[in-house]
Amino acid sequence: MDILEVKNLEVILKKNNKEIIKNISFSIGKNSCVGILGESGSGKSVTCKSILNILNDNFRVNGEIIFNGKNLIDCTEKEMKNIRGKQICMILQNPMTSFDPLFTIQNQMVETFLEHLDISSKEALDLAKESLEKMRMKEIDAVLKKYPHELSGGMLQRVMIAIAIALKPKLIIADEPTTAIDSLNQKDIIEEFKILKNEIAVSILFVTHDLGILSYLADKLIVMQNGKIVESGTTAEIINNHNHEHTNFLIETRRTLMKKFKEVADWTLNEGENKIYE
Ligand SMILES: Nc1ncnc2c1ncn2[C@@H]1O[C@H](COP(=O)(O)OP(=O)(O)OP(=O)(O)O)[C@@H](O)[C@H]1O
Repeated sequence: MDILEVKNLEVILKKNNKEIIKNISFSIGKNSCVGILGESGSGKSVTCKSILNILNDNFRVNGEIIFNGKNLIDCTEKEMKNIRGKQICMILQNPMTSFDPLFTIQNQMVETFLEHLDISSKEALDLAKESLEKMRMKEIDAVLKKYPHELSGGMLQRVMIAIAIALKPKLIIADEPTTAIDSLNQKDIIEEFKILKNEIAVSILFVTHDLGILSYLADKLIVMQNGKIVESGTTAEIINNHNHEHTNFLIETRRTLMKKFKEVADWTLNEGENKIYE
C-alpha cells in the first residue's frame, strides 16, 4: 500500500510562468525509502516543499499529492498544521534552522512532544531520553541541558531524528540531511536513518545528490533533471541497468570521484606517510 502518491505535479513560478516542476508522478510504499537523486537546481527541494504545502504565494501548484486519502494541495493551513510534525516530519539540510536558539534541547523536545502527543510533561521528558538513547547518544542529561549552538551539526541532526522516532510519523522527508555535516558524522547519520526505518516502520523520502548514500538506504530511486523525472526504478535497477544519459552522468561522476578519493587515500597512506616521517 502506498503512503504517498504524487500525481502529475506541476509547480509554476507565477511571475514569469516558468515551469519549475514539470508533470512528475511517483509513489512511496509503506515502510519503504524512496531516494530523489539529482544535480543542484533539478527541483528536489521544490518537490519536497510542495508535499508539505510550504511553498509561498510566488508559486502555483497543480496536480495531486495524496496522503492518507487526502489531497494535500487542497488542505487548509489548519489541516496542514495537524499533518506536519506528527504525520509528516521534515529533516532539513541545516539542523540549526530547525531549532530555536533561545531554548535548551530539553525544552524544545518536551514542547514538541506535548504539542503533538497526548502525554504529561514527565512522560515527554522520559520519551526525550528514550529516543536519544535509541540514537546511541551518550551523556543524555548533559545534552538535554544544552542550547542548539552548543551542539555540533551532527549531534543536532541526531536530535532531529530522535524527535522523529518519538513522534512516529508515517512519512519522513529528509532534504539533504547530511550535506552540512562532516564526513565522519555523515556515516553515523545514515546509520541512524537505518535504525529509524527499522524502529518505527516509517516511509522515507530521502533527497540527495549523493548516490552512495541512496544505494545504501533507498529501495527505489527517482532521478530528476530540470524539474522532470528522467528515470525511476528499484535502486539496483537504476545502478546496474539505467537507460538515461543523465543517470549515467551522475553514476559515472560518483565513480570518478570515488576513484580519485581512493587514489588520494592510498597516496596519504603510503607516500604521504613516508613524507611525514622523512
Ligand atoms: N523561491 C524561488 N524563486 C524562484 N525560483 C526558485 C525558487 N526556489 C527554487 N527556484 C528554482 O527552482 C528550481 C529548482 O530548485 P530546487 O531548490 O528545488 O533545486 P534542488 O534540486 O533542490 O537543488 P539543490 O540540490 O541545490 O538544493 C531551480 O531552478 C531554482 O532556481
